[in-house]
Amino acid sequence: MTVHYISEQNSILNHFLAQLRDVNVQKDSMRFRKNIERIGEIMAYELSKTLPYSEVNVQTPLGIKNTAVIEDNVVLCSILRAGLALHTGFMNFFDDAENGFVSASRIHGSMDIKVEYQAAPSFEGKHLLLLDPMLATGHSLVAVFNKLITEETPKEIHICVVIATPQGISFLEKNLPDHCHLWVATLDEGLNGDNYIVPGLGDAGDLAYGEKL
Ligand SMILES: O=P(O)(O)OC[C@H]1O[C@H](OP(=O)(O)OP(=O)(O)O)[C@H](O)[C@@H]1O
Ligand SMILES: O=c1cc[nH]c(=O)[nH]1
Ligand SMILES: [Mg+2]
Repeated sequence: MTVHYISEQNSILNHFLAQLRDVNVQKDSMRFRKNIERIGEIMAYELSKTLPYSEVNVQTPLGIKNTAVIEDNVVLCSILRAGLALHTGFMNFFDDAENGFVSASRIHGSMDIKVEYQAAPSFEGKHLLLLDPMLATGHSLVAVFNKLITEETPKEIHICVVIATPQGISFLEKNLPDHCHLWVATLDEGLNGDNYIVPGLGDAGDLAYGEKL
């Protein structure tokens, strides 16, 4: 797996990350969702540099300009719930992308993940971008990957997360194919006893959409 860290150089990304983490700011759920969305836009821009482009002639009012445009074969697929705001950010930039949604939830007291809902297009020969803001143990992403990728062969697979742990990255490296790309906005220290990322930001789904029963 190739891992791409996108916050090594200081940028406005770090400002958005600071607001996501800050207990005095993150309770503003509209700002929380907006910051995840803005990070999605930044990640989409960075990732777009690695996608294939083709030359087209664009007619302007005054002439013709030969320029490169992105090939239209991107599928954005996010993991519910927390992936939704990240999905919006990616969709703001990849406006012609196809879209998929999958649910994943932790089963209390175990490492098992329940993957129930799935609504996704074909991935065959396409660039699949799998989106989830939090990579904690990595079990949700691997469970979703195994449910989604069965018979089809995407051309490339990019997994995009905002906060990752070393344990989560190792788990993906052991359980996903080598040709996957992992995009990480920032790397944290590790996990606490409840498998939450530390220092992390808390529960991304709850902060974005409210507590669930
Ligand atoms: O790497 P893991 O240890 O599997 O944990 C990460 C998962 O946890 C969060 O979802 P959560 O289960 O909280 O669901 P939610 O988005 O509905 O809150 C997050 O969005 C990931 O999907
Ligand atoms: O730290 C974590 C771990 C899993 N899910 C979250 O939302 N936060
Ligand atoms: Mg949650």
